Amino acid sequence: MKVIKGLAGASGYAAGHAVVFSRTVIPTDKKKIEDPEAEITALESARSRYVRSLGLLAERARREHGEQEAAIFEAYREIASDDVFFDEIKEKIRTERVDASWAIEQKRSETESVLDGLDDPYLKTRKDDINNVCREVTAELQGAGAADPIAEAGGDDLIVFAEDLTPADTVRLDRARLKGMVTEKGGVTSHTVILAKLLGIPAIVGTGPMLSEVQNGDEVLADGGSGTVVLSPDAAGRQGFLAKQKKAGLRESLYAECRAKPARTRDGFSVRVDVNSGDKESIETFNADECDGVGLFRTEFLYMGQKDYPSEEFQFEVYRGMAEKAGGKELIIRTLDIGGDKQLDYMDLPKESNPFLGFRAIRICLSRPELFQTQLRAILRAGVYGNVKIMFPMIVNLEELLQAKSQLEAAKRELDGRQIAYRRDIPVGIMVETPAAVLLSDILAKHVSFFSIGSNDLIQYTTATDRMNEKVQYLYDSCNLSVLRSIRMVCRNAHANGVQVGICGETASEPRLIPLWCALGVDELSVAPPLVGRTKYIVGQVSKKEMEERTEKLLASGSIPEAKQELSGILGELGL
Ligand SMILES: C=C(OP(=O)(O)O)C(=O)O
Repeated sequence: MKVIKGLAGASGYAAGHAVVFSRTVIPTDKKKIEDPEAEITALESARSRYVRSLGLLAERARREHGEQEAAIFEAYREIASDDVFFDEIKEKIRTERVDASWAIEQKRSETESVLDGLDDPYLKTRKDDINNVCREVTAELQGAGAADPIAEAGGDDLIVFAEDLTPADTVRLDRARLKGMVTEKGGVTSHTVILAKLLGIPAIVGTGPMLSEVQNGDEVLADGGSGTVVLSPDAAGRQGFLAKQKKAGLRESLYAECRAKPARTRDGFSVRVDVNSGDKESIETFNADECDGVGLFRTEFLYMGQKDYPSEEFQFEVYRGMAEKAGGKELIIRTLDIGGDKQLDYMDLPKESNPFLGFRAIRICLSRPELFQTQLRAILRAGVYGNVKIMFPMIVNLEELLQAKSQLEAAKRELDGRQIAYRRDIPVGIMVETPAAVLLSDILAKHVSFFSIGSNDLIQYTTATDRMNEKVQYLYDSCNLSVLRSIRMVCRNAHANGVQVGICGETASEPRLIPLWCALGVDELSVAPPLVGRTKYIVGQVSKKEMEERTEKLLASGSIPEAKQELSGILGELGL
């Protein structure tokens, strides 16, 4: 029996057999060629096959999962379609009369050195993408592209072990037989993890070197929730694992029973459990009977995958459709939150060295009134068809909020002038996702009807930790007491002013934190749709009164490990 520890990527239990995925080795031996033009033609046709296959994968990801997943392939397609990058490779083939695989490898390694030398975490993360594209174009060139990495393996309970998996690898894997993924590289926000979550299978990533210890066909037990993999387990290990797997299955059915019921703590405090939405798939599968509304409707997808700005009419139809689907339940539409890690070609945004602190979200909207007004009119009009609310992201001072509200008034005047129906008294709220908004929450609360805490960004900005940077993920911690105390401050200031407060970042559904949210009186938790049942179930196990005192103690402790220990103790007491 051998235990491998990695990062908890996607949770879940899987028992099966190992299949080791070893990638086509990029040749390092230089070959002289006679006919550079023929070599270039072969390269170009491999590249265009690869670009085409990425287009198909993007379409499939969009259809089956959504815009966010499709964007992974679009990013690869962008690199593979970069003529400047490939022109330099062709130039090498011509002038040095070397084979295309060698020329690609040279260019790849030059680019890697340049990116390594830059002090820009975003560009550094692009390094992996560039490496993968180069590797896949080479594989295509050598006739090894587009293969399902586990096609040859027998059995239908396969757990794939790899150094790393590209998004394309992940999608090509035979889903019917794939039960789990284990990779040496990658962090908890890697593409592998995102795709594993979508497929509903466990993923353990960032294990460090381990492939040499795994053989095809080895018996494997994988626990994605704890990031643990057991190879060739003994009888006791197998039994313990199967018992845990069974318990998890029973819990799943309890969660499913809670989905359509209101969530209330044991002592009667109600918490709305909404869903996050914002891509085609989540709109299509949205079921208002299984949640209390939409707590975060991301609108970026309407702007992505387009050649130009989406029109008012186009946006209105989407918002209206969702408002109607939500029935009388709330639909909180967040205005465009582009910039940072999300870029759009046609917007011609400047390349920045620090995009998360740069020109993004409300900053862009306030500086481009026409863009903002178009969206505001579409949302106001959709307000006639349901319980629509409007939410501004990335607010850092009162002036921004007042400017955004004055833009909203201007949008109303425009609709009045055009005699188009809209919801005049639409509730206005903000995302609280910056320390500035937290510290000003007593003032901001006087100008809004709700807050929604964007904890994904709030953790990043409070702890000064880039949420995309693997190297500092150990600091990106939802249990950092500065974050938890910030959330307490926001709740207090909201409630003192009669303002509702929700959480729409990933922490909203983090089991160990849900008792804390109840204690702080969070009115609404907005979570990924599959997590509604679990979130409601946990709320139902908590006594708000009992948790209040413990929460105060915990927030006073100052020690993250102590706080975590207390939180997992509480979960244990709740039988979770
Ligand atoms: C929900 C949030 O926003 P984003 O869409 O940036 O994850 C957040 O920051 O918590």
